[in-house]
Amino acid sequence: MRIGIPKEIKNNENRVAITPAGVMTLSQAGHTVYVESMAGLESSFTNEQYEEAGALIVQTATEAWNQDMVMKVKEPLPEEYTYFHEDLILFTYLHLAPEPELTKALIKSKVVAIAYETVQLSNNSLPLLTPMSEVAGRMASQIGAQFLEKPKGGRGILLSAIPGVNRGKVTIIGGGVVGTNAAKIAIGLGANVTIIDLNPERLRELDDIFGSSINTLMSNPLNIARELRESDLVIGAVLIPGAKAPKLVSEEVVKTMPEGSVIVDVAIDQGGIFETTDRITTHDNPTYSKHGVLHYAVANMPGAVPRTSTIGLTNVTIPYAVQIANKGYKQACMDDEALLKGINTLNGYVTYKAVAEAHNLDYRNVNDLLIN
Ligand SMILES: NC(=O)C1=CN([C@@H]2O[C@H](COP(=O)(O)OP(=O)(O)OC[C@H]3O[C@@H](n4cnc5c(N)ncnc54)[C@H](O)[C@@H]3O)[C@@H](O)[C@H]2O)C=CC1
Ligand SMILES: CC(=O)C(=O)O
Repeated sequence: MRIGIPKEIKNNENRVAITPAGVMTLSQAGHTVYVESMAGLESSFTNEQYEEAGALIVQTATEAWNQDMVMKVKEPLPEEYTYFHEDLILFTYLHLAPEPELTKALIKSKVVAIAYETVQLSNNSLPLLTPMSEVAGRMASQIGAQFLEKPKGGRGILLSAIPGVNRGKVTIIGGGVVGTNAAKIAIGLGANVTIIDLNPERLRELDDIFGSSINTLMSNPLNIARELRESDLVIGAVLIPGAKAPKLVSEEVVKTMPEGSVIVDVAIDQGGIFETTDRITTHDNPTYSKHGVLHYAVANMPGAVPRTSTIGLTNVTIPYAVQIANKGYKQACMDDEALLKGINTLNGYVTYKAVAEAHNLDYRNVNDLLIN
């Protein structure tokens, strides 16, 4: 199979979809990998390293896109929709529920769109989302701590405090991978940490992991409102796979938060869980203030730590890419239930129910389309 790796074009998206090690694995399996010139540079991978591993370097995005399968990191931007063509296999993060235009463009061009974030194992875990959620979770507490500093616009709180002064209060809504990793760093920074989740079993697991270093709370509007009134930093970390994020924090509740407190809405890639995270921000201009609360809503947080993130991401994506390249997407998906769940669009239809519901589009069962 011919596999293209375009350079990412989103603001400060410094990751790349393959490392030289991934190129070598695919080349040794008999496939040809076309890497756009300089695609890996921000992750410290040079054209020469890719060539030594067996890649062909191409000078233009058009050449990288004009292959059987394209591997990317982030969802295509409108200027990339022109590269879509029938039966192109697109393997990348897509987050289609908040992206009606992208969804329509994929359907129109009959792209086989396999979303990293909906590949799901039988234990419900999301193997291609997990490493980036680990990165974003850990970053969320670091970033929140920075923006709490007065010169950055925050209320001037040191999360660890010092003896004789109250610790900073961090509330994390959603106790999955992002939430757990955010908690690890917030505890390390010395904050007073509360995790709110809807799943009682998950709250028990978190209690077992962190013991008395955290408080756990059931997710309901009353608990959220009470905690946020006194929080210095609130991290949004909820996910319903494939679906638009539920708006769990109303504008009225945000208004009650302390002046200069900080929201880091990691779930912004699925639309965000705060009524007030109504826009996506960028690494260039990461925050805005609303009701005196600083909002951070960057949808590609791991792009800021590309060396760690590119290696972490490709560690998990390459084995699936090898299956797709070796067997073709149909057989690979029929052989692997987890990968099958990754198909979001096929033959001009939406094949992921939560995405079809988000856009009021016709839904087709992927199995019916695969056997025809
Ligand atoms: N902005 C960025 O750069 C990045 C964003 N993300 C996003 O972060 C979000 C979280 O991802 P993960 O932690 O991997 O998901 P996860 O599936 O591991 O965890 C989600 C948690 O939310 C909980 N939950 C569901 N409904 C809830 C409710 N009503 N109230 C409270 N908790 C609820 C679930 O029980 C689960 O524990 C996703 O939207 C993901 O795409 C991930 C990586 C990077
Ligand atoms: C998960 C995701 O969208 C990211 O890592 O950018």
